[in-house]
Amino acid sequence: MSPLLASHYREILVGVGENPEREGLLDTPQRAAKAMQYLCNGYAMSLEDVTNGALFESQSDEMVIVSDIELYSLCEHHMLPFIGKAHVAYIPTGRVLGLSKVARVVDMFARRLQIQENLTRQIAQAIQQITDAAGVAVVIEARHMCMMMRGVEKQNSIMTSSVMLGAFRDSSTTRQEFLQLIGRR
Ligand SMILES: Nc1nc2c(ncn2[C@@H]2O[C@H](COP(=O)(O)OP(=O)(O)OP(=O)(O)O)[C@@H](O)[C@H]2O)c(=O)[nH]1
Ligand SMILES: [Zn+2]
Repeated sequence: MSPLLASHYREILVGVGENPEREGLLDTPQRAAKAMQYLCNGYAMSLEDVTNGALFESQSDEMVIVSDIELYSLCEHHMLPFIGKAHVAYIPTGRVLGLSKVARVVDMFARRLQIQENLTRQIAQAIQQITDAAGVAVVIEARHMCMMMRGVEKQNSIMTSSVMLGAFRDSSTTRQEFLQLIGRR
């Protein structure tokens, strides 16, 4: 845990009108710093660490989809959570990625300060880079606390963002098949 970050949280407590000396808040700066470091631990990760070489030779050239990967991120404008699901697909060209690693790649980029569009693109580009796929598709559906708890206070709006690369961009049939399989069509 970073003592510097904890001391900043102590200032935040003062800034919101709290007394950081009251009993319930004595350990809060340390706890909050630890929690925030966890929520931003994606900065310290690299694709090499996260995938750990889990690429396996395979003759399959059929679409692989990992859907409904739960996602917790922080919006870079308000540092409030956005929460949702990611659906990731790719078309292998000789090597497939270990299943859990798809979710680890999602987490690596989600555990940073983000806007949803950039998060979606970073995941797609990383999967492309790792697998050298013939195409990659990523769809993210998320609810933004900065729109729910404050600001316009809309509780039911869901933001959907997508990035289609390669075959998913070039072929509407491939794209439709993906969207159908994740239940979006
Ligand atoms: N496109 C996009 N916008 C986001 C995302 N997360 C938050 N925002 C928006 O970023 C914008 C920041 O707008 P500002 O007017 O600078 O900030 P604000 O006064 O707090 O805005 P309000 O939320 O409208 O009260 C808001 O419209 C947010 O809804 C995201 O992931 N993608
Ligand atoms: Zn926000």
